[in-house]
Amino acid sequence: MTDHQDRLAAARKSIDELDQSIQRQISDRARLAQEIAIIKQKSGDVGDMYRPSREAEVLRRVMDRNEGPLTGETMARLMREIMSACLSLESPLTVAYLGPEGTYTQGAVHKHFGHAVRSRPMVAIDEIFRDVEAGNSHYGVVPIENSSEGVVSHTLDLFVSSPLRICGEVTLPIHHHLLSDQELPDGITKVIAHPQSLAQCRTWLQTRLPAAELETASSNGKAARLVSDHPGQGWAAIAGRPAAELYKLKIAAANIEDESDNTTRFLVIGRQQTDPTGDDMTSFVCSAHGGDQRPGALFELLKPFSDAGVNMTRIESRPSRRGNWNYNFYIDVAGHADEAPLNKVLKAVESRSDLFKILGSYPRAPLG
Ligand SMILES: O=C(O)C(=O)C[C@]1(C(=O)O)C=C[C@@H](O)C=C1
Repeated sequence: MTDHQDRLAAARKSIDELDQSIQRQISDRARLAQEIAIIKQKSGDVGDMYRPSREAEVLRRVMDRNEGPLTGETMARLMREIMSACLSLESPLTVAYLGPEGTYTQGAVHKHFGHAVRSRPMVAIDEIFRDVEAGNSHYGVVPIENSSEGVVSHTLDLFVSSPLRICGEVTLPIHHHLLSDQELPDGITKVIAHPQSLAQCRTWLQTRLPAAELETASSNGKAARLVSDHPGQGWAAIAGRPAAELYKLKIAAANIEDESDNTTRFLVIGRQQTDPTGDDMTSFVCSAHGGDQRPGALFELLKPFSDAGVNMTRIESRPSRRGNWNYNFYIDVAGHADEAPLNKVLKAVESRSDLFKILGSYPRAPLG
């Protein structure tokens, strides 16, 4: 054997030994998760084996102590899958998302929960709410805002009347590809996609395919399925890589989004109230006493935040449907609603509001 072959064989032997030890330790970890499940059952704590706050803490710790050469994010993703597999031993989770398979929302499900969950595709966002409310799925994942297109207002409206709470957030960098049965974009006559995706690729489409007909679909997964069902017609869909693999389409043009840091934020909805983790967000909806046309009404409503120095990261207004020119404000703030100073600030806002509802306190997305 040459020196090169000796060194290769020795390094592989060391890897084999490490793999064996990693595998043994993962099995030990899984046994501990089973033990935790029994402890939860014995204490009558069976409602939810899934603990978003504990998972966020575990993932943050993995990233904090990471010393390379793998990135903290990569390490956390590996741990994400290990935890997902451990949880599936405790109680397999079912998560509803905006289908069909291959949508970005399914990508968000896997990023947040790992691949050991059962994901249930729904045809519309309100069906996701209904599926979780009816108890068919434990959790749901819904898109809430995109960095270039803004808020998904339909999702916001559904929160007002739903008993569900927000128990997590997921951010997903969105890369749009032009998927077709042909290798190149030349000669594409029709592009099908969700309206938000068409909007996010507007400049690319105008420049590269100015003559193509643009058709909307209820999801990018559905658009990809349509294109796959009609080969040889010069049709293309805008969707992500998983949809290309699932529907056996070619990437005729990659990364066609106008903004390269295009990101979508999704919310995890369920019945669970999550514990504080030290890095949390709270979302709530409110409306000003006596309507918001009163001069200074919005300022008065939000003054307790600036008085307490609490950071507001988002405010959206939506027609309240309680008469013309009356608005609900959807607000995200840093902190947990059970902890100071936010608990006091929220009480002060509630006393100034006609409508006030906390939609949930949840760990800030642990994975970037
Ligand atoms: O700590 C728990 O409560 C567990 O059930 C264990 C565990 C894990 O694998 O670390 C599994 C699932 C929960 O969502 C959180 C953590």
